[in-house]
Amino acid sequence: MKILFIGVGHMAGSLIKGITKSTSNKKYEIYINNRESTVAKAQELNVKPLVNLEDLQNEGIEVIVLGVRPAQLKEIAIVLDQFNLTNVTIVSMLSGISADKITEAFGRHPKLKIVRIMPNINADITKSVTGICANHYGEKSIDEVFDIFSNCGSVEKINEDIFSEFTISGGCTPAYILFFLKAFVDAAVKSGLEYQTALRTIIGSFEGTIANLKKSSKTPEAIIGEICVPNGVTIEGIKVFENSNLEKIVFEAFNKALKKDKEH
Ligand SMILES: NC(=O)C1=CN([C@@H]2O[C@H](COP(=O)(O)OP(=O)(O)OC[C@H]3O[C@@H](n4cnc5c(N)ncnc54)[C@H](O)[C@@H]3O)[C@@H](O)[C@H]2O)C=CC1
Ligand SMILES: O=C(O)[C@@H]1CCC=N1
Repeated sequence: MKILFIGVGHMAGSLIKGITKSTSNKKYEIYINNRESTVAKAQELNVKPLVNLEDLQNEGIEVIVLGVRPAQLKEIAIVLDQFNLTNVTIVSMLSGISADKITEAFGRHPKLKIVRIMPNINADITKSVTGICANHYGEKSIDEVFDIFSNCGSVEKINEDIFSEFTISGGCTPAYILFFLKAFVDAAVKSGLEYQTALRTIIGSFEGTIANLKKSSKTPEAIIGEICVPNGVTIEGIKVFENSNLEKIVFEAFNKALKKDKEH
């Protein structure tokens, strides 16, 4: 299957690395087109450059993955709309852009097959959690697109009406988790720990805790209770989180991002 990625920045680059890492059977032939440095990026990722989009038909591209930012959808759609896309599936990773809006941008293709995905930046190490949904015409293609992105981690079929909620939970949380992790590293360094020691220790703590939670049947609250020894030290920090209403802050952050996604 021939797949063309248009717009190869952080996210598409991560997905391509995940796919090429996992599919040793060469099931997919991957092409890329980027606004700049298409050939150099293709070499770096070990895929094929498609410098002129006019060649997409001659090359027999079956799936086009849009990896540009949402603001660039219109300029890409105008270019692609010139070609016959009847047998092509358009896959969009653009946050906040509904399948209907994508169809609208491609004015000449009212029956465009559209599959939306929402991956995260961990795709290159095959640890993305990717949401997927399709419009009516894209329903027949959803399973093949599901298979492509299964090479980057787990994939979940999600109704489009809750795609924004999935976006914040799966797409944005890596940044929020790292923000939290960094705050701990900064606190440890300010208290006197050497930076590399602090980073290694806190990453190790995150890794171990997540692995423990995944294999255990206990809830996060139950494990917190086991760590907080009565009259011990951990509870003092928990009290600060509770008194500062950390849960409310997280809720607000989630909903602010959600609102922005729904506003597109
Ligand atoms: N960064 C992330 O963690 C995630 C991003 N996404 C989505 O992925 C998309 C891309 O995000 P990033 O990779 O972070 O952005 P980015 O800015 O790193 O990459 C965008 C790429 O598109 C290229 N580009 C722009 N206009 C173009 C055009 N007309 N033709 C060809 N290439 C063009 C740019 O040169 C750049 O390499 C966004 O729509 C975003 O919503 C989705 C999930 C997670
Ligand atoms: O910040 C963004 O808009 C993208 C979507 C999900 C993660 N990054």
